[in-house]
Amino acid sequence: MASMFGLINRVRKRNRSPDSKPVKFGVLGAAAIAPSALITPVKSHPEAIVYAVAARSKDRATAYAKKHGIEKVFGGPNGYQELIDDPEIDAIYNPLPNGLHYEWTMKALAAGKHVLLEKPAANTAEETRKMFELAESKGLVLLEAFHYRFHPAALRVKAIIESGELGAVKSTSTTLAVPSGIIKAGDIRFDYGLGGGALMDMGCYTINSMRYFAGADPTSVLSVEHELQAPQIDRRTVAKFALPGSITSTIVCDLSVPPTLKFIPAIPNMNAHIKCEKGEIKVMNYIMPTQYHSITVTAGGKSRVEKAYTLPDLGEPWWASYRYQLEAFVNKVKGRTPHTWVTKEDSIKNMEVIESVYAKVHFLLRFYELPNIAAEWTRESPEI
Ligand SMILES: NC(=O)C1=CN([C@@H]2O[C@H](COP(=O)(O)OP(=O)(O)OC[C@H]3O[C@@H](n4cnc5c(N)ncnc54)[C@H](OP(=O)(O)O)[C@@H]3O)[C@@H](O)[C@H]2O)C=CC1
Ligand SMILES: O=C1OC[C@@H](O)[C@H](O)[C@H]1O
Repeated sequence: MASMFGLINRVRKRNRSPDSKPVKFGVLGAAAIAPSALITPVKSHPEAIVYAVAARSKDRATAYAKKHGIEKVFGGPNGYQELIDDPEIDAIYNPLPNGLHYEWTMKALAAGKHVLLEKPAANTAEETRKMFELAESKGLVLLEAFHYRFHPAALRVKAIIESGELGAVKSTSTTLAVPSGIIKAGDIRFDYGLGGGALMDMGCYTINSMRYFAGADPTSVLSVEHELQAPQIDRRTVAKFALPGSITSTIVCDLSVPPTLKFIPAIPNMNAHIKCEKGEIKVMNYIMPTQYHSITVTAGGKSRVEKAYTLPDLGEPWWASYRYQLEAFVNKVKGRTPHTWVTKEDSIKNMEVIESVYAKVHFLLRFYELPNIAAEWTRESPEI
């Protein structure tokens, strides 16, 4: 019955006459994430359309377009650029492998398109800075798609922390770890050349949420532990940070948690734990809160459990984090104030922290040329 109401609601919203011309999106690549992150959310947004898709193979693009009801198709070696150059398109969704984010976002911005860019923004902080500078210089919207930040659950956790009810934050722990077998061999996440690795993929969320919940950025990387999937590819990374105000934070990211006793499958862990002076908050599933989440607040020996699926004046209980994110993105493109945002500075800082963790561990070094690896292994934490 609930799903019937949801359907009616979606159809009603779809038919509502838009107050302005819809934002027309073009999607770069027939990516697995695009249906969840954009194609489905657009269906309930009266001011957004997924108009075109490009894939390296035209057949693949055609099949994808047919499956998802997308009007226009581009394919072949120039397909991505042709999509970007299509004058009908207002905004590009970039869910290419991480290592291609920078190149194609720069091309899209150069062509005058707004960009919804998948996380992590790029390979490096420098690339991230350049993308945002270009966007700013052209008056275009660029957003790194940290979708969880747009969902009421994350906003509620932040509000509890900022209310002062629990006092100052003392430590945070943010985890994103999935059982082995979900991410298959050959996946872009295990490919160094495409910007793979646990810290880049899941770790970028754990670092982002650490910074968001702590309300501060790390001053140093205290330690890094890792397990490698392949040379230069971390399957698992655990890092500890010092933050201002004597806050200590731990992040854990794992692309393939082995089964317990070699046969009991691991349980996905998407939890955050924020300890404060006068209490603590445990968040179950801060990343995909639409499916299920709980916010357990403990103070003075008492606990309460909260859930947050809507905002006072925005959203429906079935809205995914991606749908809230789309709402904000479209509002920004339309010159309206979004309910929240992930800023340029936030995205650049997130990449700086990712870089600082890789830089701490010599053989995970990404994009650095080091004259003396042994010295690097023992060097002081880089200043962030
Ligand atoms: N926001 C979220 O919740 C999530 C975000 N992501 C992010 O989205 C991005 C894509 O992830 P995902 O959809 O899982 O990945 P996929 O592998 O499904 O999609 C990547 C797309 O990149 C294109 N591509 C272009 N060049 C290459 C290349 N050399 N090798 C491989 N693919 C190439 C392919 O397009 P083509 O069709 O043209 O061949 C493919 O469709 C990543 O940045 C990831 O971090 C991923 C999952 C969840
Ligand atoms: O963005 C993501 O979120 C969910 C994860 O399972 C996935 O690997 C990652 O790319």
